[in-house]
Amino acid sequence: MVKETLDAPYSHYLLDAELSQKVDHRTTEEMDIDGFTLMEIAGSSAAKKILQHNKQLQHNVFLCGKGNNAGDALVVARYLLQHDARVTLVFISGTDDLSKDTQKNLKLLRAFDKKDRITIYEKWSGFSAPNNYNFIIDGMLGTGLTSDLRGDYAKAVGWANQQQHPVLAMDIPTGLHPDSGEKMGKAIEAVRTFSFGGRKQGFYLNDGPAVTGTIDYCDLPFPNAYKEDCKTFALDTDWVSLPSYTPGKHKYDSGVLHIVAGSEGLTGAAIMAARSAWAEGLGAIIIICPRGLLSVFEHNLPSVIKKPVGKKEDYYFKESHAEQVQDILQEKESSMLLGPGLGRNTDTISFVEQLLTTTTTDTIIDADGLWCLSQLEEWPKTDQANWILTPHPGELQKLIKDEIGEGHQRLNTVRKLCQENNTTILSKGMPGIIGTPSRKCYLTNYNTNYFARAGSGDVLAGKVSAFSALGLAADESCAAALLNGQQKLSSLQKDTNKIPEPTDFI
Ligand SMILES: NC(=O)C1=CN([C@@H]2O[C@H](COP(=O)(O)OP(=O)(O)OC[C@H]3O[C@@H](n4cnc5c(N)ncnc54)[C@H](OP(=O)(O)O)[C@@H]3O)[C@@H](O)[C@H]2O)[C@@H](O)CC1
Ligand SMILES: [K+]
Repeated sequence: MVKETLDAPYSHYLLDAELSQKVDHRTTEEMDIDGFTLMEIAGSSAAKKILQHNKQLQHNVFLCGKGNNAGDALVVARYLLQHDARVTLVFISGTDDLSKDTQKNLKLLRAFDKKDRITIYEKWSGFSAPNNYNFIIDGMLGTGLTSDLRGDYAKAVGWANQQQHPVLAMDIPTGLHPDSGEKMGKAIEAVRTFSFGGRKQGFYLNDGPAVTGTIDYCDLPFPNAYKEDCKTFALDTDWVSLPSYTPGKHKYDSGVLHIVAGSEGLTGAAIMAARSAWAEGLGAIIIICPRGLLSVFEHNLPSVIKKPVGKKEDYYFKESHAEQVQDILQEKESSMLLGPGLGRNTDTISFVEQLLTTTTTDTIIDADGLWCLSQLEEWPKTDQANWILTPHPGELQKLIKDEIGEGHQRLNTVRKLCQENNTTILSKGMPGIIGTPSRKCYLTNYNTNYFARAGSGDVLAGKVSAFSALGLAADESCAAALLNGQQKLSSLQKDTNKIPEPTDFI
């Protein structure tokens, strides 16, 4: 079993609709905390955050459905009313069929209105927006969304998105699927989303990042144990500690990385990966290459040790080189990066198969290494070998020999592939996804599209490999590499408007 060490704090658990409902249900049933109380905590914490940032609220428009999501919005309305703001409520499905707690909150809100400051519309068609107002509060639909937006809900969402006024969403922007992050027909484009009792997985997938705006996590008294089934987590620098550089006594005490790479005309990838790994303070990097390419690496990587295999006229790896490579790997405890610029010769595929069949070294497989793997009937993985695969979406598709689709489907694919093959995968794309053998997945929480440039993959593979060689577990190595990129990106964006280049991430 691959060692896993990432341990997300509960605030970073990403819930899907089923788990949200389950946690809610268990809390009300087993803890005897009723739904009305949970609604009060949810709505009041959102209201306090709104008031904290906006002292001068005069008038707000509340778009309400008929479920508990509307109840949250009505609690917010009560707090804003108490601060002398006017309130316009629009009930898209009328008020006859409101959920019990939402009905109660409407009654309570009315009881607070001593100055006739509430206007209520019982259906969408009669609604006319006030002249001046601050926010649109979206309390139409939350985790109860079951299908594409129907009738007036779609109209209300379309209207809200056309207004200049910012939209604040209760729990989830209406229309965004909490699990997949897909727009169900349409979705509210919020500037802020107040997420109750747990952020939702869909915020980070597909359309999610474009419509949730800033996410405000509002805690609810859900016992942590009820969330234990969660398998998706947000990856953040605030809980993953990046390794700090500690020099060893000897070069071979400070992390050794073997890079098995190169074929004629394809040496650049290995050079980028080696430079990227070297920057993390490894004791030694050893490039294993076909002997014909030795001079290229001698010229470009003076600090790196080279161990050529085969004959002078070999410019790509052949099956016959596998034994020699295996002997070199056994000389030092190390991690191995297999793949950059290997090329796609038939003989190289056999080399990769042969090497992987025999090695027990922790192995990071990237680029052409992944392509070779995708050409094999079965993955030649030994039980003792820890693998990290770092595919971009095209490579992932080749590996599973099927379509992978966007974010949510990709997440499901990665989860399944990791479990079935007892391997760790860093799936590149937006978001970056780390999959582990236990089915746990970690999603990046920043714009990874900046990495979609040629050369970035080599830099990332270099980082993952360096952290693995420094002794981090497979999942931690991937997390550290992705967060290392995030840190470099944010310091670059602070200093300049320049579009980041792959070398900026070294
Ligand atoms: N979980 C928690 O811990 C807590 C949850 N809280 C809050 O409760 C929210 C969940 O509430 P919920 O279950 O009442 O569902 P909700 O989203 O309000 O909507 C249900 C209604 O939507 C309708 N509907 C569905 N699809 C539709 C469509 N496509 N187009 C149009 N209509 C559609 C459906 O109608 P039906 O199909 O039944 O006619 C049904 O009546 C949650 O997100 C959070 O805000 C907090 O108060 C405190 C703690
Ligand atoms: K909502």
